[in-house]
Amino acid sequence: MHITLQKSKIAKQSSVEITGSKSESNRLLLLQALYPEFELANVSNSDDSCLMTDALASSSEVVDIHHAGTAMRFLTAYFSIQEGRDTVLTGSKRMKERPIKILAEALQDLGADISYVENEGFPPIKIKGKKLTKHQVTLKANVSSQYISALLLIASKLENGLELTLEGEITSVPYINMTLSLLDEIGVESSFIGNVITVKPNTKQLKSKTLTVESDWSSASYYFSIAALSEVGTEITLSSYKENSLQGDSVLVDIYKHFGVTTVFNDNSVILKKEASILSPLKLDLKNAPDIAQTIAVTCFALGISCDLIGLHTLKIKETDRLVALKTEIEKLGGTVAITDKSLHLSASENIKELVSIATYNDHRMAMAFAPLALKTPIIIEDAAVVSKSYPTFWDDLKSIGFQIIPNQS
Ligand SMILES: O=C(O)C1=C[C@@H](OP(=O)(O)O)[C@@H](O)[C@H](O)C1
Ligand SMILES: C=C(OP(=O)(O)O)C(=O)O
Repeated sequence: MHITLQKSKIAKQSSVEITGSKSESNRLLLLQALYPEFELANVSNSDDSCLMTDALASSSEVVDIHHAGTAMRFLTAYFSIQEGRDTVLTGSKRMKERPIKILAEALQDLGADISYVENEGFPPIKIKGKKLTKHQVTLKANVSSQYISALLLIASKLENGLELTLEGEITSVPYINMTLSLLDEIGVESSFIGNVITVKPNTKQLKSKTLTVESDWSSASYYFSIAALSEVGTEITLSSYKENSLQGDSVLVDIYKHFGVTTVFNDNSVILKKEASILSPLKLDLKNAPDIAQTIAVTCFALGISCDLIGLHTLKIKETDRLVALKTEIEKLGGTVAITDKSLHLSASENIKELVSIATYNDHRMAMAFAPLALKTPIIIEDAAVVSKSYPTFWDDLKSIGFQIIPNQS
């Protein structure tokens, strides 16, 4: 269903509770399947985490993870070590275009039995679960960190652990560190020195405990954007967050200072405050925080400032080609965008066209990134339900802080 966001103004003070991080949840769900001694709290209610939970509980031969990239990559590793079990791992039409070869080859090098059902290098894949006996492998690290995290998550269950050598420039590093930190929290030892990651094997039962997932910082990004576009003095409180986050997207706190948004940590919440600021062009390398690129590009467009975003090489293989999608939709609104395979340049512009219908390309972040524009002009968001991939209550939460949202008739 398409929705219209009327020109809206949010309350001077508001608060929103955001569901647990999708990235942390998907890691911890897999670790819990390997180590049932853990309890989890504040697990994400996103479609992707529900799909991950269901896939881990399923005993059927075909497991369909729809659009969930991390689930696809993590489960490829997980099913590879389920001895005696055959699984076909498949997904949506887009998932069948998202490459898996680098991970599949690394697992094959470790001894896994993985074959392609349709196109070489892409899902669906057939996995014959078996004991993996090798422990040293080298992998290209500049395409997706999800391949690396997938291997690290199963590493402690390999008889000799894992020694992973990373080749090329390492992308999305905070996600790798998140995986290692979570391993550390459950008691699995690892090291990351230079381009080599080592994980020790573990055969013993780990100390049982409850692991609480911090709320999702990528979801928080839309409120940073809303704060940036709001009147001076506006405050938005988000929970539950901590100052020392495992999530790289918490870099939002620094980035949004540029737009006059200051962040105060208070118990388990963050308060975003819009302060007076002088706007200037923005230059950023987002190789460590690719999921907030869309939010930032739209904030700059709404504020009429130019930006140069680099380090965007992973955006082409996400839910859609996010570089092309951003250019197409911002230009519909009257902006000017130039893209390469790894960067985006937005020119400064003054006017935003009214009631433009934004296509979302099965990409939750397209819908959520463009929504804050309703603070400037009425806008239509197509296939609005797409947000459930990471943030099912997004539209209800926007309504609760003052957005006026009406479903379209068709
Ligand atoms: O490990 C993770 O949880 C993720 C890693 C990132 O992917 P890439 O490493 O492919 O950039 C990120 O974009 C994705 O949303 C979640
Ligand atoms: C890229 C994303 O997810 P995934 O790769 O897990 O589909 C995302 O949530 O922005």
